Amino acid sequence: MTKDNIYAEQDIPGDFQFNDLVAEVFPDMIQRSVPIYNAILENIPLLGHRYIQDQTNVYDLGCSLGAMTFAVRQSLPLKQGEVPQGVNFYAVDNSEAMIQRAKLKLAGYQSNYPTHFLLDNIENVTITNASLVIMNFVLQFFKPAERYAQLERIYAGLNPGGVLMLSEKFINPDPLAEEQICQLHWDFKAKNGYSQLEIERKRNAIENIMILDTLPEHLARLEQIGFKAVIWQLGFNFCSILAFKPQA
Ligand SMILES: Nc1ncnc2c1ncn2[C@@H]1O[C@H](C[S@+](CC[C@H]([NH3+])C(=O)[O-])CC(=O)[O-])[C@@H](O)[C@H]1O
Ligand SMILES: O=C(O)C(=O)Cc1ccccc1
Repeated sequence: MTKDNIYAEQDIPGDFQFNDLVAEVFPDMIQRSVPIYNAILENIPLLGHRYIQDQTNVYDLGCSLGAMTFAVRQSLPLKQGEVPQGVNFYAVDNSEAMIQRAKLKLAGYQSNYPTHFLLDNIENVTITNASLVIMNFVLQFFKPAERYAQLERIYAGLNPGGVLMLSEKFINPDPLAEEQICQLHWDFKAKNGYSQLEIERKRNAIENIMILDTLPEHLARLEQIGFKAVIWQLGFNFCSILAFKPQA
């Protein structure tokens, strides 16, 4: 795994971008930056086994290198039997650098399940006949005014009994609590080998493009759309929510 040194030697002016430089170091960057990332990756196979149904689609929206798609897919064994049949995986990202690398990785694996890596904006992808939709740390990059409509579209594309996994960094409504948890998150990054300068530069690069919601805002919006939501992973200012579309 290539080490993330992007902000170590130099500052990169402008907003953070998911370019070649970032794609190259992404697995290291995300693990060292997002406290719950490994817990999600390790436990996501539990969801696949429980929720993926025969003849349905699985979506990974904002898939980056496809880590979540590969983890779910590999957890459904190659042998026929108790495993779901006729499942198609669609993994979408609008970063060419990410999708190129994901496709290379895909070519190295064998699977019963057709898997399609799509270079596109999530907004352009039709979501239909879905049993599982994964959207990990991506909604935070959408304009706040667009978030409701995207989640509504996912709800409409899910089959009854299907589930959305929505993972996000969130902000706390109380400024003092927010300050404390941010400090702790920066300590977490420092513990993982990032210098104060790297932390500061990255913080500046993402501050204009990641407008965060509070946890109550996330839950209320999902419930308003019709989902039944529960938090299944929480660490520092990062959470992962399972949002169920009830049986009709
Ligand atoms: N509108 C959009 N359309 C398509 N892709 C987008 C859009 N906006 C952002 N992206 C893509 O969303 C990804 C966000 S990273 C997701 C990690 C992954 N889910 C993981 O579980 O490993 C999270 C992070 O780095 O904080 C990037 O690859 C963007 O190109
Ligand atoms: O690095 C951070 O502080 C984050 O909040 C998460 C993150 C991880 C990777 C790209 C952009 C943001």
